[in-house]
Amino acid sequence: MTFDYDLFVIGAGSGGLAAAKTAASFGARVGIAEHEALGGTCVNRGCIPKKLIVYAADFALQNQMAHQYGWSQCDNYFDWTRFTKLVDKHLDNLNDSFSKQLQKAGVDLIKGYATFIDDHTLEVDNRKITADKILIAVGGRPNLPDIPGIEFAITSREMFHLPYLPKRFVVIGGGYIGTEFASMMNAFGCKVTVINNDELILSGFDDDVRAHIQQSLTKRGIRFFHNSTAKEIKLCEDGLLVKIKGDKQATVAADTILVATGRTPNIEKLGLEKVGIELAEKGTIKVNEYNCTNIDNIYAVGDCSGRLQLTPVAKAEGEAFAKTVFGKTPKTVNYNEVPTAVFSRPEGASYGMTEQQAREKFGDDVESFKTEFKSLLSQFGGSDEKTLIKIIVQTENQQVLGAHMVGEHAADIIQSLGVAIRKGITKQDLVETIGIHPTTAEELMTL
Ligand SMILES: Cc1cc2nc3c(=O)[nH]c(=O)nc-3n(C[C@H](O)[C@H](O)[C@H](O)COP(=O)(O)OP(=O)(O)OC[C@H]3O[C@@H](n4cnc5c(N)ncnc54)[C@H](O)[C@@H]3O)c2cc1C
Ligand SMILES: NC(=O)c1ccc[n+]([C@@H]2O[C@H](COP(=O)([O-])OP(=O)(O)OC[C@H]3O[C@@H](n4cnc5c(N)ncnc54)[C@H](O)[C@@H]3O)[C@@H](O)[C@H]2O)c1
Repeated sequence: MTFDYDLFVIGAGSGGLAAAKTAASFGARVGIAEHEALGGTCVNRGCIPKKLIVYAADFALQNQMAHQYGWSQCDNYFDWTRFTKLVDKHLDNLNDSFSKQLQKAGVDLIKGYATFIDDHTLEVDNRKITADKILIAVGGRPNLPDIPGIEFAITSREMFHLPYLPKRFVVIGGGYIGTEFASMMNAFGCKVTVINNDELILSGFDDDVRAHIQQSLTKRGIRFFHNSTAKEIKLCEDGLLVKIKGDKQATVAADTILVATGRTPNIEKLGLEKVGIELAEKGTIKVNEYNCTNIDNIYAVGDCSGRLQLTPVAKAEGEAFAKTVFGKTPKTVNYNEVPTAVFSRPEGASYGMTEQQAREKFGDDVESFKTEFKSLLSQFGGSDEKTLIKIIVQTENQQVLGAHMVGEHAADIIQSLGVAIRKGITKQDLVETIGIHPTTAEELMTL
């Protein structure tokens, strides 16, 4: 049987674009469907606009310490509306560049929402399309917990289009998104409250990183309700009221409430039941290590397939799929080798095992080395916030198993260190490496 395409990809986000371009580079005839802007969550309502807001908020923080560096009072008016228009313009340019990249790669873009008709046929924009292989890369969207009045809350998607900065900002959920937006809004001068159903924010990170960031954000003025959730949200004359249940009972007033309690895959309307695709327990698409579903010509990558919900992971899965299926080089993704960062202020970043994971695997054969110190910037800037650097080492062979950091440039430092750890360096290798002075990273060599 002949098909319209060798590969048809549903969703032009990080995973889908990487897979489509890589498969086309091996000579496959590729089509891709997208019903929103090209680039998906990361480009349009995730990593990129988020990081631009982080940069905008950094000016506010630098402004606060500028006078200690000899600056006179600086103008501190921030025009949020002007800024978000500039961000939108930048994103339009990125969308255009994705369109050009697809054209250059010879991938057909079909604008519209794709649904399954059978295991080789899709419908997109009232058009039937057949393909030998189909890749599902549909990403996810925010969860909405079952809280009365949740309709008054917004999600990360709407955060990028707020008409103005709120004065009182409440976040439900202390994960990546909740922590990052809490930090940004605090820097802009909003009164911020975080409600999280755990003792510490940022589950999954090393406990020292979690505690350090939570303490730093508390010192910066963010109020935390831990082991708590929102019981009810009500609209009142003065804005919104959130009733909190948990360790402490309280009612907090807000202008904007962000709900960031995890994400759910975009699969309800895909018609997966028509082809009998199996789901995993948490409702994501079940795949094997080669990204194949239980139907042998249908694959899934990225957030909808329930591994790590990060852009570089979605890209790596998309490329691994294309190399395996069209490049004839079987390739898998090693989920233990994924660096990650939370772009709060202070910033946190990690590579490899947390202390807890290392102790679960190696028992007593584990040592952790930790330093907390005031960076030169904050010493001179008058802040008492400390930088944290921690490495986890297997005692027997001194191999570094993980590295964790909170402080300036943590993400960039851990990204580079990850290369060395992946290659199996020992603690001695770190100690013998000559540092660059004066930097924060040189402290790694003194642990
Ligand atoms: C606020 C926020 C900040 C983030 N920050 C970071 C960060 O700093 N670093 C990081 O690594 N990760 C970050 N992430 C996570 C990252 O954005 C995702 O892991 C990544 O985008 C997943 O890529 P994907 O290809 O799986 O899905 P997506 O990027 O979501 O792409 C899926 C695409 O499929 C389309 N689609 C869905 N259904 C259909 C259909 N039936 N037909 C046609 N098209 C369809 C969607 O419109 C979408 O464009 C962030 C996420 C959020 C929400
Ligand atoms: N810097 C980055 O790389 C980055 C940034 C943003 C998002 N992301 C990705 O997007 C994913 C989704 O982010 P997220 O922050 O929505 O999810 P998350 O899984 O990171 O965090 C959700 C948080 O909400 C809490 N929670 C859950 N239900 C709750 C409730 N009813 N009341 C109070 N707290 C509740 C959880 O304990 C957890 O701390 C992340 O897991 C991450 O993979 C990455």
